[in-house]
Amino acid sequence: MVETSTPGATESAATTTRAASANASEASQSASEQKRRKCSGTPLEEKEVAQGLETLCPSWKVVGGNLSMEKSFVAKNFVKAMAWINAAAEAAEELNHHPDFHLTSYRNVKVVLQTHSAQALTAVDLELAQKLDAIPTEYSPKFLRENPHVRVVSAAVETADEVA
Ligand SMILES: C[C@H](O)[C@H](O)[C@H]1CNC2=NC(N)=NC(=O)C2=N1
Repeated sequence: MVETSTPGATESAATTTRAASANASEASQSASEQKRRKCSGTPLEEKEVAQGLETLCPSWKVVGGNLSMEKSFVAKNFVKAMAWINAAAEAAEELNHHPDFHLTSYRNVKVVLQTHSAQALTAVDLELAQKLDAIPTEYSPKFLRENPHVRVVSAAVETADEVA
């Protein structure tokens, strides 16, 4: 049987493939560009940070002259502390925005946020802080007594869990 191919068919198929792969690489470039832009956001003014903090757990405080923010808590035990840190790591990875974690005396957790590429606080720090506040944990009873506000945050999360 004589093979017949329409003249130019292979060329147009190759062009289509090239165009498709160009679009795909453009799409992936813009996605990683978006990620990079998100992480290298514009430094927030002090009043913007203050406004952002109003929507967050009161444990957050700005340190280093508006250049980073941190919150600390005492978990019930080492396993609860590590579980929280690992859940926080998942949230950070999803945003491609990574805090500094400090775990001392087996259950004292401190998380520090800053946008390294901007050497300042940016919107993505506030976004991640909000997600970290939503991660439930069990606190040391003494810490809860001294910081009843965290119960409200965790209670809100528990309620949400109950409803969901
Ligand atoms: C290449 C990668 O997207 C960047 O290095 C991300 C990774 N995680 C990050 N995390 C934080 N906190 N700040 C950044 O600027 C940052 N940049």
